[in-house]
Amino acid sequence: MTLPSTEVINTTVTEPTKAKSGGCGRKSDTSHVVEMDEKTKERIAKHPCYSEDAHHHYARLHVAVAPACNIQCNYCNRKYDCANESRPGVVSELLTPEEAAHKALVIAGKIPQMTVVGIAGPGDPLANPEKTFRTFELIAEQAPDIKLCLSTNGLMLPEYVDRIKQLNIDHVTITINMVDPEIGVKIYPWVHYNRKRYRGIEGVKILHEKQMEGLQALKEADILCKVNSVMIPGINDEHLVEVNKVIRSKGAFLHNIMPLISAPEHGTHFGLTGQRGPTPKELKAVQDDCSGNMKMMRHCRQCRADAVGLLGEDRSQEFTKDKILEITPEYDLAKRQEVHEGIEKFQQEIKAAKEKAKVETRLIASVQNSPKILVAVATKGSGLVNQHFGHAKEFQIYEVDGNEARFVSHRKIDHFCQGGYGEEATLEKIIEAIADCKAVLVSKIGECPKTKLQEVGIQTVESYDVIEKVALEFYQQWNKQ
Ligand SMILES: C[S@@+](CC[C@H](N)C(=O)[O-])C[C@H]1O[C@@H](n2cnc3c(N)ncnc32)[C@H](O)[C@@H]1O
Ligand code: SF4
Ligand code: SF4
Repeated sequence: MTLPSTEVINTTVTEPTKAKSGGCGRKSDTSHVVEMDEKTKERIAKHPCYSEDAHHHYARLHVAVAPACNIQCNYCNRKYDCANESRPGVVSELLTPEEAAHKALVIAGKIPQMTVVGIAGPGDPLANPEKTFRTFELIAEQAPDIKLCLSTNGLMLPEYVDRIKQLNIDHVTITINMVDPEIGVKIYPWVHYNRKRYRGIEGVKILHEKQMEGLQALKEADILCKVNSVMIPGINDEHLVEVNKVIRSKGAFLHNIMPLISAPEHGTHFGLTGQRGPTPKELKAVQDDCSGNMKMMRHCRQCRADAVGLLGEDRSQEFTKDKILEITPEYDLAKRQEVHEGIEKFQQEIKAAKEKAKVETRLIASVQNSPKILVAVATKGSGLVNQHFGHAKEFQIYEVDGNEARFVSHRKIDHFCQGGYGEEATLEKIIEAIADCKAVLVSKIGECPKTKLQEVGIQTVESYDVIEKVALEFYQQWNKQ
């Protein structure tokens, strides 16, 4: 695999107003440079959620085998399904452990860059322990190179850490939204534990205790733990720094602060009571405040419980139960390894291109106090600017200065290409979504959107190359203006 050569970089120069400071964060994030030993690097190298770099190249599969839950969160309703919507807890059809293992083998053959099978619902994997562990056993027996992963509210974690270790499940996520039960009562109306339902603070105290025990036990068992926290403005937004401190002290590997999704039609308590989610700016500010020397996950796509593919792409409808059960799996370990070697080689090439671009930018731009700017990137994956503006369903947002270009978030948007119908409205929404960006980096863009973007001060860069390289080259030009 060789690096695609750069097409002509066509930068439309408008009259941008240069920001004196980035204004996009209260303190600079150093979480991406957290030191890691070689063994840990290897453990996460092919996990698209645990490694930001891996998420450009490797895919995940969620198998929906766990319908029941043992607590209620005010933001969750597993009854509402929409095939077009990618949202946690959403699933089109449930699978038995045997069907799930079959699906994993089929996908491992068809998408060899799929390296992780996770169970993340639609309920809680550990409220469905037999189905969950049977699924993992079957997959481990037949596809030994696939990483196993689960996501839990933590209530039953202390009981199952030994079994998790035995099955070689190396990645566990716990959702921890609070470390203060007084805050927890605003999020959890009840907890079902040991055949009894506990309402209010009594239940929340049990949940908190079990989450802390579970986190400690994972650390002792040397299982990598990611913590998810749902950011709920006015409820736990200011408290998340405290959550971060506690989980960090207990050895969590990665913190994923994700925005609350709440719409009245989802039928959740928060959706129906008008509780809003955070804006991208509010989310980034809290993520930055929590960064320091802890790794923060910023590339989570809040996937469906039956998601398939690269993060940000959802191919679940290509692999529905009726289609999957008709396919004979073609799991081929040697072929998968060959594909992974190709990806690794490609990653090395990308790394070299990034380093070269960084050095060149530092030579040209004045690194000291160089202002930070945001750029929006259209990408289909592989770490490249390689998508047409009109085909983008989301933009990846990079923060760029004279030193480096760094992924900070993604923004979902409606498709611009709608066959002429509704394009005006959609373009307005896209502009609104990336209004704080100085440029949009795309493989191609039509004249009309290019002009509109130009009018609001967003430049367009047409290229087909490594994202960081294109972003840094744009920065050099922008900094000269
Ligand atoms: C559907 S849950 C399944 C796993 C497990 N039951 C749990 O809660 O961790 C997966 C993740 O989605 C999150 N989630 C569910 N509904 C959400 C919503 N409306 N907004 C944001 N995150 C949500 C959960 O907090 C959890 O981190
Ligand atoms: S623990 Fe997970 S599945 Fe259960 S209600 Fe909360 S988000 Fe939904
Ligand atoms: S929800 Fe987030 S952590 Fe889970 S698979 Fe999707 S991207 Fe990864």
